[in-house]
Amino acid sequence: MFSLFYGLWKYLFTKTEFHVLILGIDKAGKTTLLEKLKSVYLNMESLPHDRIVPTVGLNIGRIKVSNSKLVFWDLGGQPGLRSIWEKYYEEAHAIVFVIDASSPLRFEDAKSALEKVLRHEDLQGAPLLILANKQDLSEATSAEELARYLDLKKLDERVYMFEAVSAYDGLGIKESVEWLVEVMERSKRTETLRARAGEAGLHGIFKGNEALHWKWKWILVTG
Ligand SMILES: Nc1nc2c(ncn2[C@@H]2O[C@H](COP(=O)(O)OP(=O)(O)OP(=O)(O)O)[C@@H](O)[C@H]2O)c(=O)[nH]1
Ligand SMILES: [Mg+2]
Repeated sequence: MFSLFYGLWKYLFTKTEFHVLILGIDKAGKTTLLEKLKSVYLNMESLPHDRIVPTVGLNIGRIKVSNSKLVFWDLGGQPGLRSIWEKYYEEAHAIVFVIDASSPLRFEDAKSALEKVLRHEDLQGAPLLILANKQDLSEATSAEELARYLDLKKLDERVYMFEAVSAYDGLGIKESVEWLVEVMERSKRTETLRARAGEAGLHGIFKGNEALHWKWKWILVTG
């Protein structure tokens, strides 16, 4: 009985955990950015830059911003690893797409990778934050110029923003996170994911107790 009420209490009152997927082609600076996020929001030392190796698996970072919990998933961007990205789409509340703004020769690759992401139906309605990274370098392209270059056609109704950042010195990091929290809190996609998680949660609570399941359904229906 205790576990039933604990389960219900958790379902009704636990704060949403937002899942943010960090994507982008290899060497864009995703893992360095994740390290910077952790150092800014958890007050911890980042890994030294030269200790960050190309990502093969998944790096996870959890932070709390005011009343929200954010879980960042950072995946590898090498061509052979990009097919793994879509395994995470269904559960993602938002996408952060990181671009090395100092490497124009790689913009075309970044653009086609991003367009492929945006075409995927599992990401429908997911807010998109495009980061023009490495702004600490003098040759870096500005966020506005990058937006012009990418000239994305598949944005449709999607909520999106371009932001100039540096994963080295932290430029634009707080603005990016604040924007993400704001849009995820009021996005329709969050509502959909919440409803889906709620159904799964209730199903888990009542699993194996058919009588209680129907009783609870009856309470929900009749108020
Ligand atoms: N100057 C500068 N260099 C950066 C910045 N962010 C990342 N780098 C460098 O860019 C290179 C790639 O960084 P990573 O964080 O490993 O890139 P990644 O996108 O995670 O790469 P994959 O894991 O292979 O997909 C490293 O040499 C970093 O030190 C930045 O803001 N400024
Ligand atoms: Mg990485």
